[in-house]
Amino acid sequence: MMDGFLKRFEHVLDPFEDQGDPASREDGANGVNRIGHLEPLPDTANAFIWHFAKQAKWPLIGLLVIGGLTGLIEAVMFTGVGWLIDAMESTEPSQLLAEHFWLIASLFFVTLIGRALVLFAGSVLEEQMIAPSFFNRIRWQSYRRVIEQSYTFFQNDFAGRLAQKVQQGGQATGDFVITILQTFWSFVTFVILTATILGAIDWRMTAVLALWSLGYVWIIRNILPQIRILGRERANANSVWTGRVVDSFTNILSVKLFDSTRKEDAFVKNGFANYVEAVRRLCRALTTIRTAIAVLNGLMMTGVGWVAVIGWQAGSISTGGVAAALGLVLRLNQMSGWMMFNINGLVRNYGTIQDAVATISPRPTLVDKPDAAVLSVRKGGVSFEDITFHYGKGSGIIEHFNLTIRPGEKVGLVGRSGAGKTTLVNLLLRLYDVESGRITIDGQNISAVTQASLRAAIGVVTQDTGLLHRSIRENIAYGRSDVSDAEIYEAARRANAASFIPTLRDPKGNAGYKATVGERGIKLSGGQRQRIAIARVLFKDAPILILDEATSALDSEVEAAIQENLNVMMQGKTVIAIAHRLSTIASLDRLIVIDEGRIVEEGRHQDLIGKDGLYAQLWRRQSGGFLGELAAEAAQ
Ligand SMILES: Nc1ncnc2c1ncn2[C@@H]1O[C@H](COP(=O)(O)OP(=O)(O)OP(=O)(O)O)[C@@H](O)[C@H]1O
Repeated sequence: MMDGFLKRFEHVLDPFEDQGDPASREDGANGVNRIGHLEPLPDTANAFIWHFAKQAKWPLIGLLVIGGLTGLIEAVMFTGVGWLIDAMESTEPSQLLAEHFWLIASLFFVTLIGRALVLFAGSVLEEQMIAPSFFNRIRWQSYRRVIEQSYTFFQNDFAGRLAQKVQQGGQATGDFVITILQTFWSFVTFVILTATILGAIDWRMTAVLALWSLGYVWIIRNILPQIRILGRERANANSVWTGRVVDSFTNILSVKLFDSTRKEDAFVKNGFANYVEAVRRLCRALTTIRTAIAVLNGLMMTGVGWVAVIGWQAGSISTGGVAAALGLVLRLNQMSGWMMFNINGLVRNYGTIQDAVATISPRPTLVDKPDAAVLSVRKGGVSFEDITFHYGKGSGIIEHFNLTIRPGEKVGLVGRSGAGKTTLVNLLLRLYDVESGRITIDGQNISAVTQASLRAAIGVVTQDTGLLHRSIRENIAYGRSDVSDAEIYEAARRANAASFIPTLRDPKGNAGYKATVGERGIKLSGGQRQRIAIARVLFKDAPILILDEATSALDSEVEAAIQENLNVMMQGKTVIAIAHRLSTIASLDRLIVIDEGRIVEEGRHQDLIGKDGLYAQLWRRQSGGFLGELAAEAAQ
């Protein structure tokens, strides 16, 4: 029953709310999916916190009210104890209830019902309304912006680090807001009320409290920052030694082959020793701050106690007043240590938000135009028109490159390693924007159409296609939803993968097409992975095909078996193939020989052999094998 009741509050905030849901990125029935049109998230920590706080305005205002009430109830309870003692002192025991009914009833109500209600409301606000929805809304909105970033963005960072920023950004922002509105605010309310109540008993007590507050602020401003610095040093030392361990574990084969475990031990121990030293420094500072607070609180309690006793002796303070004052300061003593811990958490969370914002908030650099149309491929003609591109380096790579590929033509890109072949196909896929010139497909500039429609029109098999940590079936059908088993089997058969897939079994016992691939799943050989990638592209059936070393990981037998299916797959499509093993592309309609980002020769295989240029040199060096270093030297 309680569960059902609490569930009602979970829907106050929708964790998946954003500027439109993912479906609304699509522009109605024609399904235009435009990248880069989500409002970026604010790029400073304050604005980021505020941006999300506004989205949860009412629950957070509720939290503020509850935070204040929590402080108030604490103060009322201690003051009530004072009133009760005074009432007891001045009344016959048998008359206590009759004479002080309202006082006792009120204390009873506040302690039993009011306090429980406030705590319950606070819990519901925090645990049901805010924690699951608010935290995760921040993560969801962050994730959606990060995934829209360019390929370069992901190449320049660690995937794990990016995921961590999305995860931690939500956690830190949520924790920060809750700590400020609930914990910090209830503490401040309690301190203000205590100061007021003590002032009503004896102004000197308030003076003691004021001095205590100054001391507390001094500690926060002077000692706490050192803790922060030492905490960061400890975190850095921690990542150094764990980084060393991860490096050794990742490269375990090298460690084992070179029998370097002892050396690794020493290397890791050295990092670990630095970490231990950093922990010790931090712990010394923690003891210092805890002692400082203990002394300060001791002074505050004895100060207020002293005033209470002399006031009582002088008759200006009642016994109940003494009890209330001592109760309040004892509680304050308890709260202040806990508050210091929270303030430290606040500062740490703020730093985490600053880090997360730097990763999450930059605008994506490669976006669709607001009016980007859907690419319409009628024939599949591709044209590189005077393009220049240097990976932002100023010069080199691709300079004023021109190439027109007729619809349905099959061209091979040939050249030494580093000549710029992969760069050209990446530009066609718009993984990077050209610096000048333009690339068109059937006359449409690829930068004027949506990236989604561009990439939907191109099937790519690369040397090392990454498979997602999902089932084989999901990997083959990746990007499509309504697919039948029969279609999947057919694609696998044509990619020559149907023979090995049924024999697979992952550690969880899933077999065949249901087996999971990836780090914790089954391990496939390079050739097996490549065949899955080919099945995926066969399945996609796009009008333009890019084969970048698509069969390099296969043995000649499997390659020959697939080649037939590849030839069938290539029918009616425009194909750009890259291969170092020239025999695999020699039969294509036209070979384009590239050197230092320029076309140096082009034509059919026989013509190029006849020309006795770079291609002929590369071909001679091959002797049926790969183009190696020798070929590169020979070609210079
Ligand atoms: N992300 C990148 N940032 C900067 N420079 C890059 C990047 N990727 C490639 N390059 C540089 O661009 C040049 C062309 O590389 P590219 O990968 O296009 O060559 P390639 O002809 O495909 O070579 P290979 O046959 O070895 O795959 C190389 O000099 C390479 O160092």
